[in-house]
Amino acid sequence: MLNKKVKLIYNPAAGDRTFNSYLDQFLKLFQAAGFRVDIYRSMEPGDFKKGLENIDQSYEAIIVAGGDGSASEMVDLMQKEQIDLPLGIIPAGTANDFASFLGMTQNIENSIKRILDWKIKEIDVGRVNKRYFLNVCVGGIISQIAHGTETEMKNRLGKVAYYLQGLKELPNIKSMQLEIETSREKIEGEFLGFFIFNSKDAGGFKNIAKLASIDDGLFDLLAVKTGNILKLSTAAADLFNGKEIKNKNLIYLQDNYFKITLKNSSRDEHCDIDGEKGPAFPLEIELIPAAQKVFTA
Ligand SMILES: Nc1ncnc2c1ncn2[C@@H]1O[C@H](COP(=O)(O)OP(=O)(O)OP(=O)(O)O)[C@@H](O)[C@H]1O
Repeated sequence: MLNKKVKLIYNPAAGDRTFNSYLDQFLKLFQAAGFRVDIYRSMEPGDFKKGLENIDQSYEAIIVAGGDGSASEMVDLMQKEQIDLPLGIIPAGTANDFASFLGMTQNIENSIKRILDWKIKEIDVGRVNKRYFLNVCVGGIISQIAHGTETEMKNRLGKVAYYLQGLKELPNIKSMQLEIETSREKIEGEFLGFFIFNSKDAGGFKNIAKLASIDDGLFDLLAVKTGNILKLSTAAADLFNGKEIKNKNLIYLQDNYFKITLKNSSRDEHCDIDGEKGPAFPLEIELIPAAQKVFTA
């Protein structure tokens, strides 16, 4: 008897747009495990909310198929509407940083099976101004690169597109005068940008924020001060290779609160959250501990 119920919400435009070819497999595996599946196809950007309209306690879980943007939007909605159900993330996007961090492989069938193993973990989520996020909040050059990467190009080339776009943007790096306030200190200076990590992975790179943990009640901030680009690239390469950071222009801090203000600038500067455009400065970034239940491998 199908006496348990799950909701599947999928983004048909994520990644290489092939998730729809796994729908039959999804139904087969979930029905065999005793679940009735209620499916919602997101019709356009911003449509996930409709998929959650009839959610109540009769559901056991919500499963989203899409990339980091889809997972992030779903967490934002679930937090705002106080839907206390576990969220499964099927990596049907391009980078899928967060799903792979949770142990979901790029293989969709395996990820469906991992969710059916029903291993649930409570993780921290971030909130920047009014927007909740899962993985990372980025400001400065790095977000200029992410926003500049055309969707079509990202879909065709995947992660390589980020790097190509990054190379193209290098001569146009605009630094920004920032005040970074934590719960303990205030730093002011000229920065190229910053990352605030909740988990260890971002932008398709593994283990950038080595100390970050998804359930330690802390964010990890990596801020890049304006400096010699060559030295910074070497330091960044070390960082991406998991080596220790030895550059005075790279700042690494852990805290559960950051306020980041753009000084002396009339630029309409936005941050980037989980790979999508986020709120405008000033940014007030808070960590909400153990706020979201997710399926892990
Ligand atoms: N039917 C749809 N058509 C087009 N865009 C959609 C649709 N449904 C949702 N979206 C939008 O797609 C964006 C998210 O894409 P998502 O991040 O999931 O995939 P991706 O960019 O391929 O993967 P990743 O972020 O992992 O690289 C969101 O902005 C969301 O609003």
